[in-house]
Amino acid sequence: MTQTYLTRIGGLIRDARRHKGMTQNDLAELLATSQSAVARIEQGRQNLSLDMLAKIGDALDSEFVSLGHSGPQHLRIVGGQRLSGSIDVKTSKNAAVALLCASLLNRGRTTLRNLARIEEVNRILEVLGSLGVKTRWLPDSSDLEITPPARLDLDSIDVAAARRTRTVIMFLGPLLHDYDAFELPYAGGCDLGTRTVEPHLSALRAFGLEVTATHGFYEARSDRSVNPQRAIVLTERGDTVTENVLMAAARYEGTTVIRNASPNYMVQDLCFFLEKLGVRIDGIGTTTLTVHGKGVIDIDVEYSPSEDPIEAMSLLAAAVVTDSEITIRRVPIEFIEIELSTLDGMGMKYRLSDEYVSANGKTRLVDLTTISGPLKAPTDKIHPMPFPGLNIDNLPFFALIGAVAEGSTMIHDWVYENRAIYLTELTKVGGRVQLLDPHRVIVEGPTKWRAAEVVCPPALRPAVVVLLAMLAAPGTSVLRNVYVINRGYEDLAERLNKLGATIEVFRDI
Ligand SMILES: CC(=O)N[C@H]1[C@@H](OP(=O)(O)OP(=O)(O)OC[C@H]2O[C@@H](n3ccc(=O)[nH]c3=O)[C@H](O)[C@@H]2O)O[C@H](CO)[C@@H](O)[C@@H]1O
Ligand SMILES: C=C(OP(=O)(O)O)C(=O)O
Repeated sequence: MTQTYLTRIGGLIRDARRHKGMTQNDLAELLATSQSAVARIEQGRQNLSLDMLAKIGDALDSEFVSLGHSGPQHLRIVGGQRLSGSIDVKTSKNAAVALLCASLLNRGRTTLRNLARIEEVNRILEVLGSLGVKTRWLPDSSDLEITPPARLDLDSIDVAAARRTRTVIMFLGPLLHDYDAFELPYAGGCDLGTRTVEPHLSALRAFGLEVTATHGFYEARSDRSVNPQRAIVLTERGDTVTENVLMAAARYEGTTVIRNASPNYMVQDLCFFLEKLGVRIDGIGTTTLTVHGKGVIDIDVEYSPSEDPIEAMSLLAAAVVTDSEITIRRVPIEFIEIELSTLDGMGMKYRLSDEYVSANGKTRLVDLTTISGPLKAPTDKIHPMPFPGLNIDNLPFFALIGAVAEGSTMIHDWVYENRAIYLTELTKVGGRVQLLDPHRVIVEGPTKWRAAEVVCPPALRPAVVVLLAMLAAPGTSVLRNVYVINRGYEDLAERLNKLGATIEVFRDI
């Protein structure tokens, strides 16, 4: 950070503190630092990490953090270094978004412990705030307290924030219980090509929800006299569609059977949370869920979502591409077993600790230590499947790992229209990636990575894949517009730096 920038930030922090009627000592206490450190910050004499800036923003409840919106965020990466040490996997984006939506089912206060502090969550908090839901991060933690109002102010929905996530579609399930007619903006999110909402709409029809799509909004009408008459059979085994139906079933005072349900990690987390709300669910972790709902849910509850298997895979890929030995702690092993089996076939070596249990009391975790060594391309193509298959979101990491392995790796992303295309971005850093058709790429390895300046592709996992390749590329690379990465990863650059990477976060100001 330049001196002028630090001085400007310091001045803003001082003004915000005074505005709140706080002394430097008061602020120091909230930041767990000293009064003299606060004085240095305010005078622009102290380098500030993004983490510290975020903490100060929280403590002062202040708009000055909107400085962060002054320009897109970029990363400067000095690559070619090995990583070492240990890193904890954080809780998942996908459980976080489901749980935030599910908190709308509860009239009481919901506390979500150790929630991922990522941009996707921030957008949903903006949407919830615009509806009148009170949310606050508890001091010195990533615990979020959520208190809904008696009635949501649906007319005031923050449309801009809602359009930046796909999650808004998951408001349908919770809202249909209490609102006869409402509008939600079209779901957005990563640009992965068209993603259908039809399975959501047809499944929720069983609860009397009719949705028409008009001028950028879903217009929903709910007839609460309509209840599921038979098992709801999902046309695809999707994660968010299963969650939407679970949330509809949670407050239907009868029994709902959901078939072809996704048993994936985020769905399991949602089920465990619903159980805490008093909803009984049989078949958790299978493709048939039987839900015994409750008409009214009014309970103060807390829940700790589980660790993110996709982040675990990302860190594993970071170790492979930099040929490093690191320990990845808190890996939700059940949700990454097929990935590990595939890596076994490629000759990867690693050690696993004994299993222990996540804070949700259910999910099995291990610590995984990577062992460096050569890899060979897999014999067969790598393709994803709904759980328990190789996770759809983990597929892009196999393009990176394939680029390190000796031979040709075929990646078949049958799921998303656009995602395989973004994997060709790896060619900018020296990858030999050939697009066979919109769904298939062939990656030739091993790769001599080279530093480059790249703008993030508009998709989370392919963007992370480019970042990780840059870690391996000797020299200085620049990755521009990393919002898409921050959508799903908390402080990724800082955390990789703790493993020995050299990544600087900077902005255009
Ligand atoms: C917030 C969240 O939890 N997001 C995850 C969720 O999104 P989400 O549940 O929204 O995924 P979608 O419903 O968009 O499904 C992804 C794509 O897979 C296709 N499809 C899916 C299942 C199936 O049995 N057949 C089929 O064809 C869909 O048509 C779609 O094109 O699941 C995706 C697929 O695991 C993940 O990439 C997302 O990270
Ligand atoms: C595609 C993804 O997520 P989302 O459903 O949030 O777009 C992802 O996590 O890679």
